[in-house]
Amino acid sequence: MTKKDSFIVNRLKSIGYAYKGALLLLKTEASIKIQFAIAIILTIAGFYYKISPTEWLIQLLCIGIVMSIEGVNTAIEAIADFIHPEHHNKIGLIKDIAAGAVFIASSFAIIIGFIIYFPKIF
Ligand SMILES: Nc1ncnc2c1ncn2[C@@H]1O[C@H](COP(=O)(O)OP(=O)(O)OP(=O)(O)O)[C@@H](O)[C@H]1O
Repeated sequence: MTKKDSFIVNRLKSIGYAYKGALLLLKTEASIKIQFAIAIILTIAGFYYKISPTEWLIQLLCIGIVMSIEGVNTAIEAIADFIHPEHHNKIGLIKDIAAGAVFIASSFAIIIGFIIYFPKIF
């Protein structure tokens, strides 16, 4: 096997691990399941209300950002629980900050959702 092949094989393996991680998130994390369900509803709404190509881009970006940050939040929670399973104020603070990041992304996504759909519905 050449060096180039081995690089490509390694990249493909990394994509495989990342795909496995994304599936694991969808199967095990309640928050991601809810966000995925909302993403499906918004996709149906997008077709139903015939949103513009720009609105599609912004909607997809919001879905991607919220679900990605939720995944990072889950990883941070898992690291925190692994390195310090007992109760600790610093662990609480770390988890609160990680959850805060999801809250910020979700809040802006909700505002964007209102801006896109409010004029179409009312
Ligand atoms: N080990 C700990 N020490 C101190 N506070 C903690 C600890 N574990 C959790 N907490 C507090 O409880 C909150 C919720 O923690 P938890 O790990 O249950 O997150 P969650 O958002 O409920 O998780 P999930 O994404 O699984 O629903 C944290 O934000 C933090 O304030």
